[in-house]
Amino acid sequence: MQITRKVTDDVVWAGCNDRRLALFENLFPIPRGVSYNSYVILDEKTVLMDTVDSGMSQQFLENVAYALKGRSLDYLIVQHMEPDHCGTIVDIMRAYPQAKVVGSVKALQMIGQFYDVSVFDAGERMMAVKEGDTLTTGSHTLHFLMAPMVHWPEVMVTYDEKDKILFAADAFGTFGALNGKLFSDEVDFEREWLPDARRYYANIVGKYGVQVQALLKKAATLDIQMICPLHGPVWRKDLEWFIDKYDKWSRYEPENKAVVIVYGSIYGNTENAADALAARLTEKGVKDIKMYDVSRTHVSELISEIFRCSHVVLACSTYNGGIYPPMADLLEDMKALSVQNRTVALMENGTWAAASGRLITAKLEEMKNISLLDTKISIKSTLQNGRETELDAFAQQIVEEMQDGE
Ligand SMILES: Cc1cc2nc3c(=O)[nH]c(=O)nc-3n(C[C@H](O)[C@H](O)[C@H](O)COP(=O)(O)O)c2cc1C
Repeated sequence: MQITRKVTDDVVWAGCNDRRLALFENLFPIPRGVSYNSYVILDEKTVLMDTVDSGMSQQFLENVAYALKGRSLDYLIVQHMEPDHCGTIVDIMRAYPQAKVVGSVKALQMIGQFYDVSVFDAGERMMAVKEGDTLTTGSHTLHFLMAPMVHWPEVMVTYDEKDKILFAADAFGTFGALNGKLFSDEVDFEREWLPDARRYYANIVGKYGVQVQALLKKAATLDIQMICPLHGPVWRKDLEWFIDKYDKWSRYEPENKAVVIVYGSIYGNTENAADALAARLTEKGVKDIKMYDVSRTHVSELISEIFRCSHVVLACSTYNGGIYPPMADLLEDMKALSVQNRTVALMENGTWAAASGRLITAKLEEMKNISLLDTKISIKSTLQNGRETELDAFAQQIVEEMQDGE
């Protein structure tokens, strides 16, 4: 059975929902699944905006054929060459022998790297476009805007002048399968989707804040009434709200005045100290506090929370003279994803020679604009009764830091 949704009078969603994939990019858990969005434009000429993962080819071909209402396909626009979007290019080119592929020079090169393009007579059927080029299909004129490194080098986005749609490639995408609901205003996005949208952004696009800012500047010159991303809901209402999130994330600005406490604890004593700190912070009026066990929480969740929160507490045991390994992994990821502009407080533990505080400090110094609290809590095995005043002063310093920016 075909599954399509009408986007506008001329545009149809013909993508697929993948609820079987456990790890996106073989890396990120996606318990809510993911959608691969693809859109058919019905005009004098017909257009398909991107394809889907090869695992969904049967459903996809059925959706596209239905959306085309028996017509043939004139253009396949390839905005992004990651296989979750280009996995069905060859099937489409075989099914629609007169279709031409449109993409950036780099995207067209990549098609040949991934697939045997001889099966669809590559040279004749490929059309390279560059920044500012347009394609008129009848009443629609499509403008191509290059968006390199959002989040691959070949990426472009497409603006449809008639329906004022930004086809945004992986920008504005999110994990999560669409359960019949295509538009963000058909779901409670902030409650049900925002955590996964943030996790998607921070972990997949997070490193490329500068490039996202460049794309946002280009987008600001256009009259955009709808955003059609390659994953997750389509935006036709409250676009500014979501664009503002992207703006914040790509400037590495925290979304919330909040404390995220990530603890790495082998036997529970460092966790106990982190818990005691959380209680003090709550007593001092901090409302938004989240605690995560670094050993049990996927690093993508931690990165997402660090993108959200203004203040980060890292509480960590020393392990064989080093940083407890999952905490070391988190720090590597923070650096790789260019985490910036955060205030960090440290709690370290060591039974004979605590080193985690010093080593974590060195890692944080490799990142940009991380302001480290000048005091840290150093624990010998367990936080003993009698250190309440010190813990209280530590909590107070975090609270004052939080009030500073207000
Ligand atoms: C395998 C292993 C290696 C450790 N290495 C060190 C170390 O190099 N230096 C140190 O001071 N403590 C070391 N510890 C002790 C821990 O840092 C920590 O003090 C202890 O586990 C209590 O805290 P926890 O209950 O939060 O794990 C080690 C513990 C384990 C299990």
